[in-house]
Amino acid sequence: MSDFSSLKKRRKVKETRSFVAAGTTSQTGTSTGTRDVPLPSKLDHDEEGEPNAMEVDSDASHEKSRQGNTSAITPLSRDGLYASLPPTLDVRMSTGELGNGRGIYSKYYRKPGDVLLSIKPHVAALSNEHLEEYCSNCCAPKTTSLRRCTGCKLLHYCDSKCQTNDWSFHRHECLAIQKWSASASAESSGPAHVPGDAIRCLGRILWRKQKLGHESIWVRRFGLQRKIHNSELFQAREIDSLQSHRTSLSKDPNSQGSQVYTQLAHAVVRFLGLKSPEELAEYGINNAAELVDLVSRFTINTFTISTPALAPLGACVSPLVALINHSCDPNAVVVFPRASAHSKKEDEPLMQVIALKHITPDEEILTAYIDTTFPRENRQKILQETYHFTCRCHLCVLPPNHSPDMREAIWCPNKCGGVCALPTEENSLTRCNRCKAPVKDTDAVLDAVRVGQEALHKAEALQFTNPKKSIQLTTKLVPILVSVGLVPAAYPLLALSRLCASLLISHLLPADSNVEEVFSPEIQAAQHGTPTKHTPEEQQEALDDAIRAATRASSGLSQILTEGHPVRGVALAELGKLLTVDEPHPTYIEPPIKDASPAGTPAGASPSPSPLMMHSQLKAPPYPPSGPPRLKLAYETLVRARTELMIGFGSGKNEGGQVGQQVRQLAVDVEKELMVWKTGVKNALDDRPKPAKK
Ligand SMILES: C[S@@+](CC[C@H](N)C(=O)[O-])C[C@H]1O[C@@H](n2cnc3c(N)ncnc32)[C@H](O)[C@@H]1O
Repeated sequence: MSDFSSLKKRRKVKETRSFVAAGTTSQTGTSTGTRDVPLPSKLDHDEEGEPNAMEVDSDASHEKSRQGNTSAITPLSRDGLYASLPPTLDVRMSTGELGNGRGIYSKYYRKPGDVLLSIKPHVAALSNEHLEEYCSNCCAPKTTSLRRCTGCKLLHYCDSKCQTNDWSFHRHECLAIQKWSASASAESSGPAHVPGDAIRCLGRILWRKQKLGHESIWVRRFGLQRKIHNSELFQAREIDSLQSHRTSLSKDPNSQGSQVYTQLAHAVVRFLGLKSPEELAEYGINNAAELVDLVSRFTINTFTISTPALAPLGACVSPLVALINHSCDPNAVVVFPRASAHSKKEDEPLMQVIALKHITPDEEILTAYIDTTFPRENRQKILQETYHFTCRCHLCVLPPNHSPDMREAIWCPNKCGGVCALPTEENSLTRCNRCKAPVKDTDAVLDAVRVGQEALHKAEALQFTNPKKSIQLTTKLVPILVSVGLVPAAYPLLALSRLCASLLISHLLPADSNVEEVFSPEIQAAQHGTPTKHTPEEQQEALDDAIRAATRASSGLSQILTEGHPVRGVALAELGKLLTVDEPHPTYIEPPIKDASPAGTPAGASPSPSPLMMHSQLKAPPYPPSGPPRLKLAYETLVRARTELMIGFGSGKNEGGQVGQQVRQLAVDVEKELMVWKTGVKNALDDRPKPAKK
């Protein structure tokens, strides 16, 4: 149940893997394609006896040719960085007009839920707000207490083993943090007292570079095999092998992106305590351009470490996983499932790439770098600004006469079950894809979408400082967007519904009943001040509102994300858990037993209608249901959640990760409760006075 505590944190998810938020990067950046990617020489291939590139007859390259893609796909030698790839995967280089540089390809057929790659990130840093709650070595959450570093008094660890394991990094970092904090205190307008996670992560990368130097295991592998050149040594160091987009930025040094890079570069130099740029040489950085390169590599190739329930915790770098290219409709996903049966504590945080779809031999593994619930234009903008490329996946390059993408759709005005593309300012003409009925009042739709977008931005900005206002905005706008016909997955309805659901859950009124037990102290602490006592009816209303919002969010996600996507699985798990919360004021009344007069009802008189009975006379049943039907719905939702989590967080030993395992246990408990209820009803029926025999 404690996973609810992660909801508030999850609202902070940028869902882009990048450190630099989309809005803070260059507005003008253009893709540099694959110019910066170091290509292993032909000699390497021959020496290693790898198959000749052009002999590979991959389905993936056929697929690209069918689409008119002129790219050629060449396997790369499994040397250096690539040597640690499992034998089931390959690194290949896709060049040409539509090439996307190096990428990871599957050599075999894989099914949804298969773990494709498990790896501990090279470096990781928790974000500032999590330093006291999570171990800085293994990223485990605090259970009882964590040990604080006596030097910097900032980082915390599970135990002395975790502290020792992190010491090779923290040795340098500890002093740097102390110096940073001291100088920040001295300068009133100076930097924040604690360096951010991006700065600490970059610091760790540089200390690692300094330590490994020419001793990098990959360098030694190269060195043993043949005489090496300095340039190869440089390439062999993991971080240097990552893609950089420095040249795109340098085209416009005044762009916001360039400025962010420059600021980060300055902050890192300050963090390392360097006096002159020459001192960077011992970290393998010889000039300013190389420093910007490092920052660019970091920005493009960084992952967000998340809890098993997808709440963001910090940043990490894994050069191998960073080789995976992007698609807005990915066939794989990167997660940190903390599947206890599978992972050892010393391997945590264990980063896993999991198949979301069936993957055929020679197919490229593709993950999403950004939140794919956004519409095409927003996705393209973020990808261009942060990653400097134009996505050409099938969602970005829709074929002519395609059916509308549910991210940008409204229901048919004739309610035939079909959908129409969301009208735009440029093209307000839109028809149902099924019955061809035109949408008449497109202005009302356009206005609602515009107001919805504004409210979303405001609600996002206010969610931590003024959550009540944020709840008001989201709850007000959702029905407006629904009334003009937006489908649950459409933008901004889905984004508002998700935000609304997470805010309502975080601010559920603590009830006298077990709501208090279900929601963690963090959730309760999120409510400012002493909670006012609310009536059971108000508590029930708040719980039901949260369930309705979570249902809307979950159905929107199901319209656009692949079955088994972890975001879908976690949303369903949250809904299932909410449905299991004891109702503070249930509206359920036992349905009357047909052949017996209800107690206290005079024979012949009709009983006063119960809320349930009143509702049952209406067409749509009340939602959420109350009493045992609610418990039954909770059970079904948890079972569905478990099926999806078994894909998104890995099947087999992973068992759907930590959340999948918790959901399974909850489903078992609910099933038992349902059995008790059924037995109770059966006993009550058996105990009824039997009608006298005639
Ligand atoms: C994390 S790296 C992925 C590995 C990269 N291809 C390489 O060779 O190192 C991200 C960069 O790869 C390229 N990339 C990733 N996905 C792409 C796509 N779908 N289309 C074009 N370029 C892509 C972009 O240059 C992007 O900035």
